[in-house]
Amino acid sequence: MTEPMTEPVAEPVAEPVAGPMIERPGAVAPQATPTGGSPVVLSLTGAELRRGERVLWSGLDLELHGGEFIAVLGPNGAGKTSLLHAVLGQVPLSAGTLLIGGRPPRRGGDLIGYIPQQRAVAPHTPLRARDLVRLGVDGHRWGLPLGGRGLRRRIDELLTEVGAQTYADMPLGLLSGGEQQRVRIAQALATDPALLLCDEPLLSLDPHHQHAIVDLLDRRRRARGTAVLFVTHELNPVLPLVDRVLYLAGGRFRVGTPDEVMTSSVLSDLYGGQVEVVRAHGRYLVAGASVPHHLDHTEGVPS
Ligand SMILES: Nc1ncnc2c1ncn2[C@@H]1O[C@H](COP(=O)(O)OP(=O)(O)OP(=O)(O)O)[C@@H](O)[C@H]1O
Repeated sequence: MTEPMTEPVAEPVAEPVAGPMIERPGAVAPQATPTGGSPVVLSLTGAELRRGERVLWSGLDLELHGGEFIAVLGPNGAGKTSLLHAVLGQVPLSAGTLLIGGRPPRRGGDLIGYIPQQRAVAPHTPLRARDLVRLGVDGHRWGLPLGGRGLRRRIDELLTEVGAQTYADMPLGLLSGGEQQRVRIAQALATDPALLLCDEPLLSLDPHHQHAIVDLLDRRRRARGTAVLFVTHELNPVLPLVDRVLYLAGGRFRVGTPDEVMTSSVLSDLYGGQVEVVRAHGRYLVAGASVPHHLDHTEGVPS
């Protein structure tokens, strides 16, 4: 078993409390939290995930509170997407516990909104943007789907929220990557989830729309208490929202505020080689031979 060689920077978290199930977004069942106030939406205790022979991460203790925004960083293959799959109940932990609103994860349901990593859409799919969002609104329900004017209004609201209303009736295959991404975000928000899992949702978006989506997520978490677990290779575009960073690398991890984790010593330790981190003009610049080229928050600094 691979032990994390670096300890989480954050304070040790309390034992997960088996509290009542979250019933509706925005009305998260209250649970005592170490920070007080907002409820614990997601808790991982001693969590380990294996893929085949490989331990992606182990000994992971993490609590995500209502309204909190955690950025998940790390190189390719570190296990960021796998973490989201574990939270979705698609992959079981190999050790430890994972609770959502005090309950084990289960597939389906409307507590979690998921923006998956971008995938190509079949060019001739008849599915329109509004159909995809509709699946988010009533796709998880048993029995007859919702119908009528209320449903149409809800879908229009969601499409408007992400700035996708002008192509609501276009087949998805005809939309650009960025346009498709905005529709996926609308779909993920459809149930007004208590927990939003985002897998590199800003990919393919131009700076204007990146900004609009970051703004939207910020408003959501403030107004509705939505907790956000946000996988990204680029920290800077979301930095104003980030409460804590979970940095996964080489089977190890660090958790803490951006200033605690994004330091030369922490990243050098995680990567096992010299990494320089500079904070300038409200951005983190990371450089070092050990840092893979894809690590886009090296923007502006040659590695
Ligand atoms: N279904 C699976 N079976 C076996 N191994 C898998 C499976 N899915 C993923 N893996 C492996 O788990 C590792 C972590 O994959 P994951 O997609 O979680 O990484 P990531 O950090 O999200 O990477 P990236 O930044 O490239 O998206 C990879 O080595 C991958 O090959």
